[in-house]
Amino acid sequence: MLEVKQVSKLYENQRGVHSIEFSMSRGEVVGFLGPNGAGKTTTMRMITGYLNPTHGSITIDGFSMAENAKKARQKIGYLPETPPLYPEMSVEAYLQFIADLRGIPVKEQKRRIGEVIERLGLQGRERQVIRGLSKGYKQRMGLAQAILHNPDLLVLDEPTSGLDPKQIIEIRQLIRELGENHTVLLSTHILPEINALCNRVLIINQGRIVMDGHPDQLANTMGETFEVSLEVKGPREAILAGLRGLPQVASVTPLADEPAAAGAAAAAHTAALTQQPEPGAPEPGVGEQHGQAAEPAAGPADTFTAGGDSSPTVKVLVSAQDRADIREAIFYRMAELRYPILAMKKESMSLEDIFLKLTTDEALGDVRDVSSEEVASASEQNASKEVNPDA
Ligand SMILES: Nc1ncnc2c1ncn2[C@@H]1O[C@H](COP(=O)(O)OP(=O)(O)OP(=O)(O)O)[C@@H](O)[C@H]1O
Repeated sequence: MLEVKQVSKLYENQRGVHSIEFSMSRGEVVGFLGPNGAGKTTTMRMITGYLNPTHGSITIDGFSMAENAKKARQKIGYLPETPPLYPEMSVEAYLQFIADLRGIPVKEQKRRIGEVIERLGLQGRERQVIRGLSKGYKQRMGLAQAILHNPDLLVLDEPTSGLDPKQIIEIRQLIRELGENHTVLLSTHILPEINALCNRVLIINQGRIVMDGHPDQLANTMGETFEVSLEVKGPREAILAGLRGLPQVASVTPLADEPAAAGAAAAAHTAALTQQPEPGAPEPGVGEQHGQAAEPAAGPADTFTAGGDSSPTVKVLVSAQDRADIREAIFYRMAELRYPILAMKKESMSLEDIFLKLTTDEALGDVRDVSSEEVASASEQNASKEVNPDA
C-alpha cells in the first residue's frame, strides 16, 4: 500500500528526516511515535505530497508521489495537526467544497456527503457554522474531509491532540472504526493510544526510524531478561530455595518483606527442605487426597501448613537465563512443594520503557548535523519544496 524508500529531507541547515525506509500493507494501523522534532510531521507531509523529499521515493499503491502525484494523492486522506477548515462555512457547505476539490462526481456527492456525516456523527449539525463547533467536532470535520473521497490510506497527524478525555475516547473510537476498512498511519505522543489502536508501531528519533514492530513484540525484543513476578503462600526461605534450585533461573529477588512471624517458620522449613527424607517416608504430596492441605513429611516442617490461613505470602521477582520462559517450571515446582501461587505475572518492558530507551540522546548520539555538501544540495532541492497538492 505504501512504500517509503530511503527518504531524506534536508532543511536549510539541518535534517528533517534521514534515509527512512518502511512499507505498510493494506489494513495495517500503524502508530508513528517519536519525541518532539523527531520528524513525524515532515514524514507525513512527504507521504501526502505536501513536501518534496530531498532524496528517496514514496509510492502509494504503485503510484509514485514524484511521478504520478495526482493519482497517488487520490489514494490518501490526510488530517494535518490543525484540520484545514473554513470556519465561516457550514458543515455541509464545507464538505460540498471538499467534494468539488477532490473531484467526486456531482451525482455521487450528495450520497457520499450523507454517508460521511452519518459515519462521523455529524447528523443534525449540517447547517451549523464550523466556527461554532467544539474542538472534538472540528476534529470530526477534519476526519470527514480526509475520508470524503474514500481513500485507501489515512494519514493522521496527532488526531487526538488538544482534545478533552471524552473527545479523545470518541475520536479513538472513530479511528478504530475507520481502521476496519482503511490503512492508517497515525502519529502520536500518547503511548496508550498505540496500544489502543495500532497493530504495529514505528518509532522515529532524530530523523531516523529506530524501531518497527508489534507493540508486544517490541517488549519481548527489547527486554534484556525474561522476568516473572510471583506471589506465593508459604515460608520465605523455602520458596526462595525452591525457585533458586530450578534450572534456567538466574536470580530470585524478594520484592517485599514478609511479616516477622514468618521468619522462624521459614528457617525451620528450609532446614527440612535441605534434609534427605527418612528411608520409606512418603514423598511430599504423594498419597494425599486431592484438595487436602499438605502435611509436610516430618520434623520442623510441621511448623508450616501450606495453604493455611496463617501462612505468610512471599513476593519475588524471578529472572531467567537466556530469556527462557520459566513460568511452567515455577508452577510445577511450587505445586510439588505445595506452596500455592497466588499471582504470577510476566514482567515485560512497557512501551514507555522502550520509547525512553530508544529516544534518549545517549541511545543515538546527534545525527542532525549536516555536511556543507548536503546543505548545498538541500538548498537546490528546497527551491521546490513546498507543494500545493490542490494546484
Ligand atoms: N520548515 C522547516 N524549516 C527548517 N526546519 C524544519 C522545518 N520543519 C521542520 N523542521 C525541523 O525538522 C525536524 C523535524 O520536525 P518535525 O516537525 O517533522 O518533527 P515532529 O516529530 O513532527 O515534531 P512534533 O512532535 O513536535 O510535531 C525538527 O528539528 C524541526 O525543527
